[in-house]
Amino acid sequence: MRNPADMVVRSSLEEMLESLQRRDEKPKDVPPALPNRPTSRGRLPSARRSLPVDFKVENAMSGTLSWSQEKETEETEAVLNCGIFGQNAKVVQEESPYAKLPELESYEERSEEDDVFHSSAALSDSAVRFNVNLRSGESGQNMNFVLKKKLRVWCHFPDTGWELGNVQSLSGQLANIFLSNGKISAVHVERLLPANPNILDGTDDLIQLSYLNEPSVLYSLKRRYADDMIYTKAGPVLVAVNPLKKVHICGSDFSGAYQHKTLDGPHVYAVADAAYSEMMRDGINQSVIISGESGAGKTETAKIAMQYLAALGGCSGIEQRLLHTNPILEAFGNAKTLRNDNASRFSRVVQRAKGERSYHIFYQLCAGAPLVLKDKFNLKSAHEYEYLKQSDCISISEVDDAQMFHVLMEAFDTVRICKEDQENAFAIIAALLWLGNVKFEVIDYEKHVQVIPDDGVKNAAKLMGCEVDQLMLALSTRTIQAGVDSIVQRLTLQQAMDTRDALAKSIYDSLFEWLVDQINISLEDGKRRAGRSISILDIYGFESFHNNRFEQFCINYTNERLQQYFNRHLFKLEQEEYTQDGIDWNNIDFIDNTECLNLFEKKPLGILCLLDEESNFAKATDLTLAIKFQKHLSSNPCFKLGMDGAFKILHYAGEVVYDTSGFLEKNRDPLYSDLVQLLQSCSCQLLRTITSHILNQSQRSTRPQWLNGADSQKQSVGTKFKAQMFRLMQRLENTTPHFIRCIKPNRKQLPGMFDNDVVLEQLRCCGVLEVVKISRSGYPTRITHQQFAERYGFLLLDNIDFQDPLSVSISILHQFNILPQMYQVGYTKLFFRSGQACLISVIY
Ligand SMILES: Nc1ncnc2c1ncn2[C@@H]1O[C@H](COP(=O)(O)OP(=O)(O)OP(=O)(O)O)[C@@H](O)[C@H]1O
Repeated sequence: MRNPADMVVRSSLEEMLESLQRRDEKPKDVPPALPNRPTSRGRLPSARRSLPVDFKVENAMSGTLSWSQEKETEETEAVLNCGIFGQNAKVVQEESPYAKLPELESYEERSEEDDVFHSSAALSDSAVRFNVNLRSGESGQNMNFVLKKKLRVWCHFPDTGWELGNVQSLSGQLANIFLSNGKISAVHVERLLPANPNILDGTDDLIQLSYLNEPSVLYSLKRRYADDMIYTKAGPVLVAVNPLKKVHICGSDFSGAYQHKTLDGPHVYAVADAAYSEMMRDGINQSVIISGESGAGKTETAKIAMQYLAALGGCSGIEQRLLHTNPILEAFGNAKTLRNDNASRFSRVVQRAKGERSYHIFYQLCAGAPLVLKDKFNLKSAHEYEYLKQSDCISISEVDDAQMFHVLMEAFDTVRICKEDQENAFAIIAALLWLGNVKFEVIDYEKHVQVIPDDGVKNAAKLMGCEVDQLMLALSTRTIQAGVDSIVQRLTLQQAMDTRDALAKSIYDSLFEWLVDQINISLEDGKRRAGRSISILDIYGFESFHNNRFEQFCINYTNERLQQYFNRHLFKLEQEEYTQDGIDWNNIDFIDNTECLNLFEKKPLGILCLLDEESNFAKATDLTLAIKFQKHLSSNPCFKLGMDGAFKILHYAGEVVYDTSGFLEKNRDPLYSDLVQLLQSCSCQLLRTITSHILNQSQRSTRPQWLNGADSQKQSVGTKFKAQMFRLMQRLENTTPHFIRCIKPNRKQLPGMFDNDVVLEQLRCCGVLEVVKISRSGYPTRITHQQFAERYGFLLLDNIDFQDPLSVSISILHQFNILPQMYQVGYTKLFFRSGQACLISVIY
């Protein structure tokens, strides 16, 4: 979908490329046409910072700089030594998932002294929250030009938002605008922004827009969306607007066309293809990072990317297995929420909001299990289970749970999970359903309870493979160690219900982890063969409900971390690299969410630490937690105390009010040793296998005195979650990222409805305009002088044997009359404008 007009525009770089192609035996692909770009930002090699006199590119490459300017040497050495370009010494000292840590386990087991060191470094970091006015993208000069030439403009009306019109006349500060609805309106010039010429309507890369402002970006996406063109490039990011209906842009015809390069327009296939090509070319692991709000289309996008990669591999054996992991992961990891019928979710086995469902597998099993299994598990319909019926939502419209169960069984077979394990996994799911039906009765004045010996506990015990009496005892009492003696204490009703629910959650978590392990084992073959990987990250999306609890807190923390990763790669590292290599560059501001992350992660006074601290007090309540937050966090601009123990966090994607009730209990999530022992004595082999790690943790655990007996988990849920987040970020850091930003077109989940405000809010939150600005004026293609000289040096007529790589590079650029606005010369690298990537592809 290349613009034919552009194909005749050729740069001298392309001409040089052509001479290389003639030299190469096998000609490479025709280079893409250069995009239009403003010439005003073209520069000659920077005069702002001169190259150090004794600077040697070779030395820089090996990490031992000989540099006379001491300060710069320190910074650059830190950068080169840590292996992550753009990371300066200050960043390394913070507690950061990007700092190179020897082993992940060592992060989790780091001593408190280490933590203090990290937190003090974090405290010294003066994170700045930039306020970006996205409307300020245009210069006054542009506007004057548009007014003078009576061109198309965007007019902002307080009630209706942006409307398109043509300037008719100007009188003082008022412009008469002929609006697209046929009316003429007098509008103050301050409420006008230049609109792009018709020819750019529906452009497939926002970088092409002559005028980059909010209404223009919105209009482009909307135009395309109306024609079912849901993908648009925003420089290096693919924007995907959820169609909420079937659109015919996927399937084998399309994927084949992308593989054979007969189609090259923006598409998830193009992103997956780029990841694959770069992996093969550079030998570096890649990642496709898919982000967006809940219901924005991340999971569907991830599936499309996986389908493409599977098709590249020929769709046999390992690829088939890869595709069949989806129904398994979705059955056990997805659930219906208020925003999305198939949301990837965080633990919700025992509790959820009205109108939402638990994980699909519970309903699928009840609806679709064959009779023999139904008999064996004594399975009833989903309506009969407390864990399922509590939220008044059993079915999803247009979803056949029974049929999905059959799809799941097929997937299990393809992924090679043996029949015995399959049946045992279903037995565990049934056991959890029965566990939810376990009831208690109060037996004394102190409200102690015993388990009612009905179907609930009997079926649960049978399916777990333990004695009914043992399970009843473990759910209603707790053994406390007092020196050498042990005392058995009866639980109160609340304690007993929490114990039952904690058991159900632990078993489900363990089962899910085990399934993921089985899938990884099944895919291991492919990994061993290739030695390289493409990770596709689809994570639960940002949520803001009327009532937000610990689950939303964890989900939104994850999204905040992911946003930081996005910012870091697309804004921070990119711009730092320009500055550190000494090229001329005016920084582009972006909304930095460091302050919000500090609010979560800072030690010792971030939310997660304070929550852990309070979780260790026996007498702590939701109210004491709220008071503690208020005392320590009120100076953070992202934190506000709400009413009745609630608190607000100003996230990058908007303000969310959290209800502290249940935070302490969910963070502790204790599994008492009686239950751990019970699990290990069960005759169900799979149950013993999947929960063995709980016993191992329990043996290493040190818990506060008052939680004596509740020693199964070394870390709180929040802290474990944070460690997982850091582990994920570290993994991603070792890949070349490709970003896809999913956008929800409206909040009603309706197809064909493009709500400007809803879309704009998401574009603002993720900084799409800034990404486009950076790519339009930035230098996405870069190559070291060394590599450039080695590759192209032969083209020079002079003898270059005794010249340094920098001089050779510059001579090549001059000999081929490369336009100065197309590149800048840095200390160690050449930086090329977008559209010059073809050159690099030939070099590697
Ligand atoms: N490319 C697409 N084509 C058709 N429908 C889509 C597409 N992408 C998303 N949808 C629709 O939108 C719904 C929500 O998408 P999806 O589950 O991928 O969202 P998500 O961003 O992963 O949400 P969460 O963060 O809650 O898991 C899907 O169930 C589907 O109906």
